[in-house]
Amino acid sequence: MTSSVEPIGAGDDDSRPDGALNSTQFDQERAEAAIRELLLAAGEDPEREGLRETPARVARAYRELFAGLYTNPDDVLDRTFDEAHEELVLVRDIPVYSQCEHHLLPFHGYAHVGYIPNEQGRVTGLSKLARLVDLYGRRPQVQERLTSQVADALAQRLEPRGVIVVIEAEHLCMGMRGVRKAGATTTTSAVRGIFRSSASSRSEALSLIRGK
Ligand SMILES: Nc1nc2c(ncn2[C@@H]2O[C@H](COP(=O)(O)OP(=O)(O)OP(=O)(O)O)[C@@H](O)[C@H]2O)c(=O)[nH]1
Ligand SMILES: [Zn+2]
Repeated sequence: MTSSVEPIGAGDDDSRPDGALNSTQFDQERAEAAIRELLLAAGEDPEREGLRETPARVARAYRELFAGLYTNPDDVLDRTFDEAHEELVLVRDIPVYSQCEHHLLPFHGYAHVGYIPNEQGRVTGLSKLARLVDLYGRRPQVQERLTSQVADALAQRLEPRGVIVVIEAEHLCMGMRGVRKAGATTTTSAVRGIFRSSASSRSEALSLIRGK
């Protein structure tokens, strides 16, 4: 890949905020009351044995599923180091679980995250790329925003020459209800820096993502 492109990073026209962190913590009590109301709305008896613990259980589950609302991406990418490597770093097939903000139903699949370090060779631990996907996935989301947020977080903190993020996912709101097209998958991509300006860099990364 060529090396004549300036590093990208904070201040880029296409950089977007990470999404404000919630200042409060998850309100377990309120979530429990809401789940109880939902059961009542469905005509269920929240006092019957099988459901008695359900509001508390579901609230705990959502606290976990929305944990990314309370986690700062700076804490994930707190450690970067310089390594003499100016070529592509790509982590493929990172499992991603999130939930669409329209129906609060899961979407899940795989994320592929790659970047080309800047001239200082600023890199981060490979696991941090997966942690970023996890963090942004654990919020009410749309797949497009999830994809961009991962790309922008890396662009801002590593100031790399380029970032590419591809997510392939199946949305249960399209499978188990509504249009009922189980198995349909959605692919989204976000490219920054050299991957946006150079078609050959982009297609090289995309073929590595596809495993060719
Ligand atoms: N662009 C985008 N759309 C999504 C995502 N997750 C769910 N959706 C869509 O959000 C849309 C919400 O559409 P609405 O018409 O408001 O809701 P709805 O009546 O439940 O829609 P149907 O799912 O078509 O029954 C649906 O088309 C979903 O497929 C996502 O990550 N990105
Ligand atoms: Zn949905």
